[in-house]
Amino acid sequence: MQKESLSSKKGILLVNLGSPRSTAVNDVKEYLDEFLMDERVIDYRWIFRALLVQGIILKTRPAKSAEAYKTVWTDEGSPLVVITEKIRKKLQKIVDVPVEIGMRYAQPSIEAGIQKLMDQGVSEIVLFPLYPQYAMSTTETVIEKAEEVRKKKFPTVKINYIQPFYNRDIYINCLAESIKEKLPENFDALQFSYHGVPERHIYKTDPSNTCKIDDANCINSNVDTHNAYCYRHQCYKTTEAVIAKMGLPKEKTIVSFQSRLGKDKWIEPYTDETLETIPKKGIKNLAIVCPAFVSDCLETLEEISVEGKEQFQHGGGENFHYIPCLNDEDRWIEVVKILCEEKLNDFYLV
Ligand SMILES: C=CC1=C(C)c2cc3[nH]c(cc4nc(cc5[nH]c(cc1n2)c(C)c5CCC(=O)O)C(CCC(=O)O)=C4C)c(C)c3C=C
Ligand SMILES: [Fe+2]
Ligand SMILES: [Fe+2]
Repeated sequence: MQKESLSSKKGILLVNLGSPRSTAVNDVKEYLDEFLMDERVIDYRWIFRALLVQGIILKTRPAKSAEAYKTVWTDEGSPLVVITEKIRKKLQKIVDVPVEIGMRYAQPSIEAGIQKLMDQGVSEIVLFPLYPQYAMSTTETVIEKAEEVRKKKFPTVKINYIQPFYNRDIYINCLAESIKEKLPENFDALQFSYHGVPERHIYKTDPSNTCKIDDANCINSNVDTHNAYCYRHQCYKTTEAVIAKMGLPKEKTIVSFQSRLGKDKWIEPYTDETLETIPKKGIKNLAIVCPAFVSDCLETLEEISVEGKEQFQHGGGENFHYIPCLNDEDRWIEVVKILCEEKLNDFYLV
């Protein structure tokens, strides 16, 4: 067994969320259909999900989202896909195994990424879901999809999954340094805006059944099984660790959750409401960062940098400073390399 593992060829698959093929309304519609019909994103029974997504959301949202995508689209394509490819290229230069990318939704798919690795003789894959925090709608759906594809199309391939890394010192140090470098000289507060999820998802994925979405039974919980699966806990812990590293007082920071969809209750406080209200509390100069995303995308470049700025200024804010994601910064590529190498070495332990 040991000998077989040592002689097998290994490779890395970086997985991100994915974007529409183009900004054409039909392409955005096809993308949203695949994304929102995922039972780990809209977790209603199929018939109710189909009624909501295909009967309501897809009637109007594609046109609106297409307009938003047009404002961030580059000559090379969607920022999220372009940046993921840049990460791949830089990583490929410093590791000696093949590296490919795959998107959970749309193209290039996870299947296409695995196929490319197989074409290079790879039979053991380290799959890296590019999400620092665990969520049913991100990490879990990536693993489910990859396992489905593996069983159906590549039954001989072994896949080792990299776990959420929100609490790893190497990541926290990297994020803290990156933020510190980009902070303006004067700011009244640093806001950490994470992608939101419905509250129901938090309860649903808590194996310990102890989360009460509060300080004592969520943020400060010491129940390991809760902490390993609670997105909200992990977001607050990311913030705590980063500000401790930066030496920034808690009073100078804000945590909020963005991008909610539909009528369900999502985890609070909401970013858009926070941006409108904080100027009245004296925060006129704001720096904002989005650590649920490792690469800039529609949700950071449009929703925060453009819409968020408008909301803040509408509320009376003066200076709004968006801090970009880690993207393809060298220090982040080093972290990706270390996390991948840990898992590549795991294959030898089988
Ligand atoms: C980073 C973590 C993410 C979580 C958690 C997440 C949950 C989640 N998202 C939706 C609905 C939408 N999200 C959309 C875009 C989008 N979401 C993430 C990441 C997370 N989503 C990213 C990186 C992006 C950007 C993609 C890009 O192409 O740049 C969209 C599409 C855009 C739009 O129409 O607004 C939707 C819709 C739900 C419902 C959900 C949790 C249940
Ligand atoms: Fe999302
Ligand atoms: Fe929790």
